[in-house]
Amino acid sequence: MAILSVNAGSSTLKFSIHPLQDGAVQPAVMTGNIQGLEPGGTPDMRWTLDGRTQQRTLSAGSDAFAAALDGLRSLLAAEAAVPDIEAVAHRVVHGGRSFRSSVQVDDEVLAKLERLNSLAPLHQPHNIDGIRAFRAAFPGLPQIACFDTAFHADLPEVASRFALPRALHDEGVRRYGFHGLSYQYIMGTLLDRSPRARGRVLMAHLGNGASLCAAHEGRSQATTMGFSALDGLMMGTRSGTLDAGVLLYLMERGWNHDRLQTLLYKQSGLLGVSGLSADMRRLRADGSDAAQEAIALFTYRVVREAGAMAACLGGVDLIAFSGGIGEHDAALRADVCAALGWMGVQLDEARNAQAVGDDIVRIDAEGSAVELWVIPTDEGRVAAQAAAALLAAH
Ligand SMILES: Nc1ncnc2c1ncn2[C@@H]1O[C@H](COP(=O)(O)OP(=O)(O)O)[C@@H](O)[C@H]1O
Ligand SMILES: CC(=O)OP(=O)(O)O
Ligand SMILES: [Mg+2]
Repeated sequence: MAILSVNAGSSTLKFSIHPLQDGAVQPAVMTGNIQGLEPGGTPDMRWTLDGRTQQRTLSAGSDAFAAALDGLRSLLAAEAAVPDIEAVAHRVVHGGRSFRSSVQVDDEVLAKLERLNSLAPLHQPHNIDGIRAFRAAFPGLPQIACFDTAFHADLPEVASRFALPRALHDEGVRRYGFHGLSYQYIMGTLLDRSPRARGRVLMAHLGNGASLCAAHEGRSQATTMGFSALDGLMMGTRSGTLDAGVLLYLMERGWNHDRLQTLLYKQSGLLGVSGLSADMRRLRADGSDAAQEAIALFTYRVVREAGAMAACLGGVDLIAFSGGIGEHDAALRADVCAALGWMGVQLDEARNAQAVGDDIVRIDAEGSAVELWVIPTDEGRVAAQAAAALLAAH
């Protein structure tokens, strides 16, 4: 038996299949993604099984998502190496106040999740569409929602409160934090490898969305994302932390909600500053001043927030880099580590250059006061683990 993990985004659906052995979730036997799910798009499915990557273009019809699910269903049926699926684990970005841990989805749960759509407009509606579609396509299989917010559910009160009137906090306007499936994976991986992982740990998830998490004794103590996935670091297309006065200024000039939402979620970050691309690889390859400026700002914001996280922890014993940029971009890691030299960080340049996202690599130089790791994250595996634990408990 196995668990199918799903991460449904705006235009892509990532999936992985994790066998269960004596109740324990194993690394994925198959990983894949389907791109081109935006309205009018042509779904394109790529998957890797037994080290071999294959591709299939799916006939779109009117509903790209339905076509994608059909494609996935026939793929699972056709591939003899794929074990039977027992449940589907969905990454859901926002659990709000209602969900502090994973939950089996029914109509009532779906309704509660839908009410959180506006808190994560780039993610939540697609996560929910994904659950609905899988419920219809795989009737009878338990669908389990696994939350990005769950890892931060026990954030200290002071770290979760905004300096706003109490009534708003009580209504749920507070810091939730995200990328929790990734942080849980990174934390678990570190705890298996380093005694320091129990200490003061700074984790950096730097992908399209980016955030930092400060943990102590394996638990989240502070994180840069907040009420929504807009706060904190600069991202591919999101601004990160922004003086709220800018919003008041734009509203005074007539900007409405939808225009502001598009600005903050889709037109800012690396894309907005470079005027070129949200993709770090493209910016690295491009020599223009604007691209350099975007990368410099991204780096600066990581360094600045890392300082804040270090202060919250009272020092740092270990730093872990993850996410597409954190795993692959050795230059970014080198620049961040150089700027954090004041806290005793010393990078081993050669080992840093060797870390390109395929393996767990330790990259600190001998004598560094801080351990440095690159950990390729696996959100799908954590979701599968959460789903397996929930099934076992029932
Ligand atoms: N070799 C690389 N060098 C620099 N950046 C990279 C490299 N590979 C991937 N990235 C960057 O990682 C980012 C995507 O991160 P990822 O975690 O895969 O995204 P998502 O949040 O969609 O899962 C993009 O900015 C991409 O350019
Ligand atoms: C929460 C979030 O930003 O997720 P992603 O990195 O997948 O965009
Ligand atoms: Mg991501």
